[in-house]
Amino acid sequence: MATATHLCGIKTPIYFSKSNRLSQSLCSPARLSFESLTELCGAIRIPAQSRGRGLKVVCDARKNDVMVQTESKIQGLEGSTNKLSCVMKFGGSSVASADRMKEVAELILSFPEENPVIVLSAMGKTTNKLILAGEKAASCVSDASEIDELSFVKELHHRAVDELGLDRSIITDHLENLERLLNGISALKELTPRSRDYLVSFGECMSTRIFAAYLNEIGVKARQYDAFDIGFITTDDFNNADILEETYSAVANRLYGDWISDPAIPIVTGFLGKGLRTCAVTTLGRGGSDLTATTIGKGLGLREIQVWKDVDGVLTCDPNIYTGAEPVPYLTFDEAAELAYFGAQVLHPQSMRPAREGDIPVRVKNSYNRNAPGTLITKSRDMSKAILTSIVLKRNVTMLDIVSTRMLGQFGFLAKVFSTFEDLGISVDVVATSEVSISLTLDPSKLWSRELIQQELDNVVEELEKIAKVKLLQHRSIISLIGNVQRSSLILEKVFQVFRKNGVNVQMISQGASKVNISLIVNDNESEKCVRALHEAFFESDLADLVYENGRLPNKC
Ligand SMILES: Nc1ncnc2c1ncn2[C@@H]1O[C@H](COP(=O)(O)OP(=O)(O)O)[C@@H](O)[C@H]1O
Ligand SMILES: N[C@@H](CC(=O)OP(=O)(O)O)C(=O)O
Repeated sequence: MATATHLCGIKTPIYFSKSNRLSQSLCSPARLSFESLTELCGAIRIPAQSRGRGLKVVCDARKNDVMVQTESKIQGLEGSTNKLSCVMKFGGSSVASADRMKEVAELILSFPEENPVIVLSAMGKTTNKLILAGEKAASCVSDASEIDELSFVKELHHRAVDELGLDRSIITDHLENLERLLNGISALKELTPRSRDYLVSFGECMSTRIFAAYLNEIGVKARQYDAFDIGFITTDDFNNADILEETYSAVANRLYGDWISDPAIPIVTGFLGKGLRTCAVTTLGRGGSDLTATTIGKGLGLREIQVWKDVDGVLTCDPNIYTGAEPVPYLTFDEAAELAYFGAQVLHPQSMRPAREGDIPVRVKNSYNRNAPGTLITKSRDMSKAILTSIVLKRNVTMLDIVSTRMLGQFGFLAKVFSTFEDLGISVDVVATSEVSISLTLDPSKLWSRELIQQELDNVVEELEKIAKVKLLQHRSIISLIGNVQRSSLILEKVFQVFRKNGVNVQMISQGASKVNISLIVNDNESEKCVRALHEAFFESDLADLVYENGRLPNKC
């Protein structure tokens, strides 16, 4: 036993089969012959009935422990019927470097009982760098090789490949095509939404190739997939495409088909799809890999969807605004969706939809602190004692006060206002109405470019001024209180106490029909102060005892 533990070093499975020879190293999962096993690890007691069959040995140096499983337990990887069990999505922060990729590989292998589908985002800040590179190419740069962001992306990926001991050829074609694309953009001096999607897709295409190659290198069979090649069919809304229904069965057929004929851990690009009509690469909106993960979870009917981030789960507020933010142990799909929609960067706004439809639990975990329990998101939870779950801030929001100048009646007036937004393709976030007036906030999050927002605003005002007086109020923030709206009196009583104490006036208030959200509009320059004060009042005072009555999540993954 000591021999095997010593040889393996970390908790990681080693696969044995009758015929394979001893592989290069025992520091990682390896396939060994039965003879080699007995020779090397003489101290391991191998069950007599296992002799001559495939064996899997899991060694845990920290526990000085070895576990032997026979072939029937490892059918999934040894060519038979074990089902894919869960999806594990790792965001850019989790795979930002070679070291991080090694840790993620170790993390995946520390769940030897799982047969996961892995979804990866681009390494670190690659997506931002690629967008900047595209914008530079479309402006003044004449030769892509002069673009710093391209050099950064090349350097980052080459370093990762070198440090993981892989061959640079696995990403050579992609880096060459990327440079060619940037030169094309530079020649045209135009970066369209379609070319931007193709441009950023290089990030996920490279991170997944590197990670799959690394797993194969350490003896864990993995297979890389580009989502746009395996059935992720989307609308043709470049930069913010929606997944279409046919995706679920197409992806399930492809991943299960391959798994059954030749089992290997699937490593899938997050964020990407293929437009139904154009057949061009599309993206699912910033942070869209979460949606890739939940789509796979629903399509394959998996047991659980895990999204691994750099925080201990969904927190009581954005930790960049208040460092005292605490993990939220349980959420419902509705709460999580509302929280994401109203600006919590931690989850993609559409990502809860497939999970809710498939009723598949989503666990938000920290890849830097894997023992933290994280947040478990399910269809329902005990709300009887819940008050407030999380505070979300959406900054730089535009608010419109629209007062009817014609006697259209409330129905006609509202219909006209909303048809204007529909015609212009603009989403509305928060709404409050009276007989002849309406106040609402516009949702800028779908747009990647600031100029477009101004142009669209001008169009909105021009259209609405045909039927109403319009006041455009910019630099506002929406503070969304996600919680139990059944207890809104208690929540609002506290909110107004806090606001009065801080001299802040609420400019609009709306209680969402979802029953989990109250939204308040304040000036941008007062909003962070409000979030901190509200956090203190709800989570760090006597009320906190009530807020936390639901208890903590047990430390279990
Ligand atoms: N309520 C919140 N809970 C947790 N994280 C939040 C919240 N609001 C904002 N964040 C930010 O979201 C980040 C995680 O989301 P994201 O960067 O998309 O993760 P990843 O790239 O790993 O998928 C955190 O680092 C944190 O700064
Ligand atoms: N790389 C894409 C998609 C994504 O989901 O990233 P992350 O998981 O790092 O938020 C983005 O930056 O938007």
